[in-house]
Amino acid sequence: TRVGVLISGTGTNLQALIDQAKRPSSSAQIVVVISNRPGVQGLKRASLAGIQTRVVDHKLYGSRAEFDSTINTVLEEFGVELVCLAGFMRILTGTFVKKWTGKLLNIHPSLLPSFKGVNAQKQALQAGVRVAGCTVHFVAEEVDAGAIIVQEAVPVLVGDTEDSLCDRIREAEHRAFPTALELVASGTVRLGNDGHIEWRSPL
Ligand SMILES: Nc1nc2ccc(CNc3ccc(C(=O)NCCCC(=O)O)cc3)cc2c(=O)[nH]1
Ligand SMILES: N[C@@H]1O[C@H](COP(=O)(O)O)[C@@H](O)[C@H]1O
Repeated sequence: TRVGVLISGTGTNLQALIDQAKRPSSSAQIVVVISNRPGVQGLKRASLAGIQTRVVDHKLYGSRAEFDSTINTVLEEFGVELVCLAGFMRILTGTFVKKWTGKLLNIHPSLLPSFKGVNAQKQALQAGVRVAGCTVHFVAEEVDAGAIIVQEAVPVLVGDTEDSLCDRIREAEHRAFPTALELVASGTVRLGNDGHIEWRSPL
């Protein structure tokens, strides 16, 4: 399965996906990495891995629709069949999400539906939860509300700071996202027409 990865920054999740796609058993082949910001470390990670990169700078577009349309064109140019949002921080328009429904995955640093939106880790700390984690989900128009594919829980430890919790969640992300990518890329898991996850039964 030809995969496109959208990033906005460091790309530690991208790196985890790259490492997974390298494995001979992988069903996924990352064919392009697109960043909405120039010069970010994620672009260097892609180049080092021999993956083509493109920058689609959202500041250069008059509307979200034009920005999303350009991203769509790049994805089609590379024959992408599955898109991963890996630290991608722009909200996507309904038109784009509809086009890629069931083929658009995102990693969120909380156990959805708890703590949607930005700074989810901080929300968890402030809520005083003892268990946190991350979620890989299909992207729906409503932000952080799509069908859940994989989750991994981590403990919140006494004395945790936002940074220590972020680090622990990020390690979980680097396991959860590659696992979810393989499940969808291999056809084991798909998004049903009713908007729920469908697991392919053996035989
Ligand atoms: N329609 C749709 N699109 C998304 C785009 C990115 C992400 C990644 N997670 C994200 C979740 C939240 C945000 C956010 O609220 N950022 C501040 C506003 C930035 C902006 O103005 O664009 C960004 C990414 C998830 C979604 C999603 O669930 N649905
Ligand atoms: N989606 C969120 O973006 C952050 C940065 O990810 P990365 O750029 O290091 O992959 C991570 O915390 C991830 O949960």
